[in-house]
Amino acid sequence: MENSANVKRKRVSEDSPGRTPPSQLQQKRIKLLDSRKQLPIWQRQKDIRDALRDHDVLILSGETGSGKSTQVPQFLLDQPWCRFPGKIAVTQPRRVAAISLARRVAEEMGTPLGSSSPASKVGYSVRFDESTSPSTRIKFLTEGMLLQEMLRDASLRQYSCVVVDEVHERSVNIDLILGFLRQLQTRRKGLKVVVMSATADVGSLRRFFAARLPEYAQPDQKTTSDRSQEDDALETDANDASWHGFSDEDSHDSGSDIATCHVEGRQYPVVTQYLDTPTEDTIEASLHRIFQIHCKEPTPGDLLVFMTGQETIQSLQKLIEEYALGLTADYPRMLVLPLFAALPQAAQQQIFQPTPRNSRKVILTTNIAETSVTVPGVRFVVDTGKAKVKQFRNRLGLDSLLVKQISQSSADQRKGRAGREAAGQCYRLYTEEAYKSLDKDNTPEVLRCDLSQAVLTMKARGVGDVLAFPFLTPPPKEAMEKALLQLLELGALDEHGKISPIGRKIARLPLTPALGRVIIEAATPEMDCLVEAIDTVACLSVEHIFLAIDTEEGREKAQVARRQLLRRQGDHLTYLAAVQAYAAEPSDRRRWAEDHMISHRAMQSVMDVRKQLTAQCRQAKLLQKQEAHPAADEATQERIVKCFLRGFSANVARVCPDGSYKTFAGNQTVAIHPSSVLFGRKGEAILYNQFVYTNKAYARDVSVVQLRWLEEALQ
Ligand SMILES: Nc1ncnc2c1ncn2[C@@H]1O[C@H](COP(=O)(O)OP(=O)(O)OP(=O)(O)O)[C@@H](O)[C@H]1O
Repeated sequence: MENSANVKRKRVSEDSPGRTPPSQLQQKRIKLLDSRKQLPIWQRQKDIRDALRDHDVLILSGETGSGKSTQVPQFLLDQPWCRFPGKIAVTQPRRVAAISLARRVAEEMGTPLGSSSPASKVGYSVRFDESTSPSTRIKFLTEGMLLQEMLRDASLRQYSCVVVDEVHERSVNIDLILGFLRQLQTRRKGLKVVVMSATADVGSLRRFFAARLPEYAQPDQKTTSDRSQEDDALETDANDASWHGFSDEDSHDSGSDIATCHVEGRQYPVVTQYLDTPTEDTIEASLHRIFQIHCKEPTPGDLLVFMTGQETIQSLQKLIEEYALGLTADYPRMLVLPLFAALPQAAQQQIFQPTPRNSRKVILTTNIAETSVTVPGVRFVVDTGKAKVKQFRNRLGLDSLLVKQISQSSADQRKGRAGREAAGQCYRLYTEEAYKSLDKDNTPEVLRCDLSQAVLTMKARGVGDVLAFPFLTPPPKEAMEKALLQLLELGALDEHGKISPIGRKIARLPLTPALGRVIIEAATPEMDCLVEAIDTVACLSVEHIFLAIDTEEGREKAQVARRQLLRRQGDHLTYLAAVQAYAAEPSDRRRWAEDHMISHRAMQSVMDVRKQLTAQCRQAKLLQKQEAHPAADEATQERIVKCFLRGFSANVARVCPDGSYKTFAGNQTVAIHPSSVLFGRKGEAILYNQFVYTNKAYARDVSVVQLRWLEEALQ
């Protein structure tokens, strides 16, 4: 085997013609090589290479921090089987992980990142942001983006290898990818698949990949924008795959195609501490623990605190900042940084900035920093043991967000964030007994979530009989049927269960089927309000644009500041007015946002998403030179709300004689969320985009609708 350092040296000279002295990139690469060599996985690189030389599938388990995500793609790059077509895809559950891993691996390889140079070998692709170059060899991408790529090229012909990282998370997207790869391997010989996780259930993954699927007589599909031809070819793909879940009996494991490898050990130890008695108030307990660590432990040593969501993070941030004012100058400065999915990318990436001297970063995060993320400087983890998860509510027929206890495997991942650069400590804000009583693993999302997006993805990818799709854990039949029905109602499927032209268009948008349907409806000549719908959908896709206010006085102030934007019809048109006014602001947008008590950061994200969606709608020929209607008149406003009704006809509640609202589906009582402009107001019926359950059931992002519109929408 060629010494990898030599290979790298050779590459350096190729990359730097004229024998220029090693650039800064190369110096960094050489420096990082030493720490790479310390990783437990470094010793196993030969085993990993050999395994993939001899097998098509490798199931790799290894403790958090052993070096899986950063090293495995680099070990494989020079392998003969990887020369053509030559690219390695590495999927990640979240954008923050995909981007930070790409940056780290680019540094380790001494190559520029993403699209910054045509010579860059490492790139990434996340929703609304692709950063690659013609020379990209390793691409980190979110699972959703790989599924999107599969719509364009079902055979993934640019890749020699797909690495599916963090499989233990068991999102719907991971399960779909595993099923597709499983099918693809029966007709694209030589495609290598690596499945990785700290806590992977190796046995069931092994059986999954070993179980025999029917061979498909599969014409080689061409990448084409002509979907109908491709559809026909694809329809043959999975239709015949009679798959009914799998068990030991189903497995035909000859052992020849699948290799397994376990990497022992992590780099640094992490001490775990529990509470002696349980606590109810996690914000209070976190605050207490954060200040205890801050006042006791020397710097450097940053803190990573796992919370449930944007609201709890922002409340805690406010409290920490208030209390920190009371500390004397003897203590280090506290730099509080939030991290949650809806935060714009630039703000997310701030957590990776080096901590200034005599300061301590306190990062308040949701579970998005749970896997694959290494935040340099973090030595302490505080874990509340809770996360907000999506859960399908049968009675309502839709997903809602619930705060739930995490699994042991999530708790271990969280703990693992502390020991990545040095020994660390993890404070669990629950008792040891509570930890022992947690579920061992995450419940696969396919068992608890709305499957309409998954089913649409399958249909768009040519799976005729979705009930026969090879799922690692087959979802309940009723959930699949419900999803099919919902897609039928959206017009995404025809009555024979085949994907319709509308469904195909929706599948290509990076949105849920319901939001995608809104866009398609708005593009029709009768509705003619696509530009406005894009603005509104963009607003619904990011963090809340209105700054949270918790005092009566503040609320009154906000009412005045936002008066120009508030629309009596509800939140959708209010968001639209805000986006249009912000976009039209000629000089100082930051100031405009402050004046209107709106988050400038959120509005910047809205602008990004709006730009991307506009480009995608142009590409899909939905948007042709369409201009916004100047200050959307009454008739346009009505049409916009009707478009939302077309996508969300299942999310309607009618007013009852006592003034409360009851959902049509499930007849549940629901209240308008205090953040809505309709809070405290009544209409015949309301449409809502989100159903959240905190101390009671709330509808969020709400507009008033007329019941006769609902009938029209469903005709
Ligand atoms: N951005 C970074 N900055 C500093 N060090 C890093 C960075 N990314 C990775 N590392 C180092 O590389 C080690 C291995 O990281 P890697 O993500 O490859 O591990 P892993 O086995 O995939 O862990 P996990 O299962 O937790 O994702 C880290 O523990 C850390 O020491």
